[in-house]
Amino acid sequence: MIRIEGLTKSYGATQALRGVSFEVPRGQVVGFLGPNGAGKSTTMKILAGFVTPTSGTARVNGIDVSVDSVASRRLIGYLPENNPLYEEMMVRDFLDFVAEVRGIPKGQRAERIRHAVDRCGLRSVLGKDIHQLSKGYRQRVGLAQAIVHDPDLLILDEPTTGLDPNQIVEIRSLIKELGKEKTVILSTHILSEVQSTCSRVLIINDGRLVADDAPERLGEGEGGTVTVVLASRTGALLQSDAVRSMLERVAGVTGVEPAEGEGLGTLGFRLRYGAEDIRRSLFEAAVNNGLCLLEVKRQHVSLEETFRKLTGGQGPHGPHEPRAPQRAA
Ligand SMILES: Nc1ncnc2c1ncn2[C@@H]1O[C@H](COP(=O)(O)OP(=O)(O)OP(=O)(O)O)[C@@H](O)[C@H]1O
Repeated sequence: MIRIEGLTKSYGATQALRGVSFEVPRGQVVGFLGPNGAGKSTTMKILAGFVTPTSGTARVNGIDVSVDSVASRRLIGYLPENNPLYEEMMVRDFLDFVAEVRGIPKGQRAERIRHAVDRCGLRSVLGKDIHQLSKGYRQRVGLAQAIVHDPDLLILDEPTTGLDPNQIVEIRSLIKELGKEKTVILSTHILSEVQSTCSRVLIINDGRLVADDAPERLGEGEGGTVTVVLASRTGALLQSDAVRSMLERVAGVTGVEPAEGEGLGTLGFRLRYGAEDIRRSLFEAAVNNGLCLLEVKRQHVSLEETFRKLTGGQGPHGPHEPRAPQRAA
């Protein structure tokens, strides 16, 4: 559905994109993640045919968007950042206007608008002026205008920014529903949005693509932590230092720190590991040392940590976001 090759874009001296390439097959819901100024909106604007690249190509269904933007725009529904709408228009009139501009034949307009209105849950506000609507409803109007011509591809630039938590949940589930029929590429600062909505995540930093994977696989191979609770198999009193040094010798363990136990006669530790899964050697070491494992809980490196690592330690909102305390290596 999308094929982007070697895309670069300069705004004067600012190089917004430095050679971005990726493909998106039909039917995928892709999250585009990156700190402020990474190049997300620029990529989306190029794809939507509103900005021309300095070099490289963006194709939608084989159509080069810079060569034939009229044809490519028919295939695309675009919700720009900040969702610009005609405030003084009634929702009904606005959608009618968009349908006309989109070139939907007069005989089909009512049916296409009805479909978009039902899909986006707008029936109750059709007679209201847009400026009277809540942010959540305005976003629904933005989505309705994006789907009114039944495009194959939806490009949504930060569709949940500025919404309250209830509205976020509503818009996310609407996007998920739309994603069942359409290819969707959405940009966001919200990491959990990617995890809950997208089957694939692209991370962009400083105009370059730095990751491309399923959200749940991104942290894989980077290690994480295993929290364990241990007890003696014989009832003997456990010596914390001795158990700790035994754990430090388990193959693949890169660090050990104390954690909560489960009461008398138990000890808890948090083990850090790298690429290797340590659970088998951990089990063997426990058995060989007369210990039983009451609890073993593994946690991969989170998407947030992976994001920080790939974007040079910046939070998803950019370099000015307060940073989480760095964990000891
Ligand atoms: N019209 C423009 N003129 C000059 N510079 C621009 C223009 N649009 C974007 N830029 C610059 O290009 C770079 C990439 O901007 P872009 O808006 O694509 O990033 P983004 O990842 O969408 O950021 P954000 O999350 O803040 O929306 C930034 O340095 C930005 O300042």
